[in-house]
Amino acid sequence: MSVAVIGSGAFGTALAVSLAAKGPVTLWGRETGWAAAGENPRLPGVPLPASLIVTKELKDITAPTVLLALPAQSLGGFLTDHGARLDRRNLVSCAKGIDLTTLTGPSALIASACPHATVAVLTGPSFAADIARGLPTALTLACADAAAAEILQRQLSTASLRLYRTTDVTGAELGGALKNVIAIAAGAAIGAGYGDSARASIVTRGFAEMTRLAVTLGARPETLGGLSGLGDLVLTCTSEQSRNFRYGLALGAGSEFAPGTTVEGAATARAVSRLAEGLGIEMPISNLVAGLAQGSIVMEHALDFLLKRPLKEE
Ligand SMILES: NC(=O)C1=CN([C@@H]2O[C@H](COP(=O)(O)OP(=O)(O)OC[C@H]3O[C@@H](n4cnc5c(N)ncnc54)[C@H](O)[C@@H]3O)[C@@H](O)[C@H]2O)C=CC1
Ligand SMILES: O=C(CO)COP(=O)(O)O
Repeated sequence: MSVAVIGSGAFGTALAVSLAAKGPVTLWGRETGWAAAGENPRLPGVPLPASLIVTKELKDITAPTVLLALPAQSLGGFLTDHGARLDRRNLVSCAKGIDLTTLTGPSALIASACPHATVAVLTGPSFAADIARGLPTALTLACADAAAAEILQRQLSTASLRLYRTTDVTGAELGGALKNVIAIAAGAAIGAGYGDSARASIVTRGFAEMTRLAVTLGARPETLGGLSGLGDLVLTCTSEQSRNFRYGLALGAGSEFAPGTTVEGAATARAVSRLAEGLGIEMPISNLVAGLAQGSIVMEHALDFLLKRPLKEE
């Protein structure tokens, strides 16, 4: 069974390169001029294999399994325009965020635009550059249909990419979205010079609030403790390869951050704040990140925002 990837950014290209080792892969992007050079500038140093076809024509996307690797805030618009063309296939969401318009994850956007598709989520700790270079990586493949999950697990695993499967789509998807928000907070703590102990508190209390929201929305708590939650949280809060962490570093240090960089946690923090307010759930770190990202809270007041909260049981 052949595979296609929609979205020729760093992650879509990395997945396409990795899967092309097993057979032909078609990669769709809205700009493909770079392909003639044999390398995507978003993934420098990674040659495109011969079994990878790059196209900007959606009619070329005929594979029964399609990975959607667009940023979460772009996915809804893309599906409104093109969802009908993708229906009745296996559609695997690779985006890590919560849509600000609908306050839902990418899998719900896909299910709504493509009602006859089998919807799955591919998530977990993985930098695009690592996957593309064939470094060993373990991810979670989530699909509510257990039989389809097994088929997709086999289809999308490679010699270096080991997929675990689960039927908990909500838990897997929310873990990947929420960890980006906490990674911004962890980066801000380091950028402001608060130190590694402060970062460890943010990771731990951040994991608690991730779990609180996800379980309220129907996730299984053990999913949050797996690759898609804790695994990705640890990676993203400790590595400067992470754009969310680097954005946090810049916020904390009061320095410039490259405009146009995909930082999913900024919009997702705002979505989380709105969701949590509606559900009556406390999400202090996510609220702080939403405030910092919007400029309604300044870094000088960020510590007070967390430390002056009433003392409570852990
Ligand atoms: N880069 C990484 O290491 C990883 C990224 N992800 C997730 O993958 C998703 C995509 O991230 P990246 O590929 O890294 O971002 P990127 O910034 O490298 O690329 C985004 C791509 O999406 C395209 N795009 C944006 N809006 C579009 C639209 N409306 N229609 C068509 N194309 C559009 C851009 O042209 C660009 O090619 C994000 O949700 C991210 O969290 C997940 C795991 C690892
Ligand atoms: O999701 C990722 C790693 O698993 C990539 O993180 P960033 O989007 O912060 O770069």
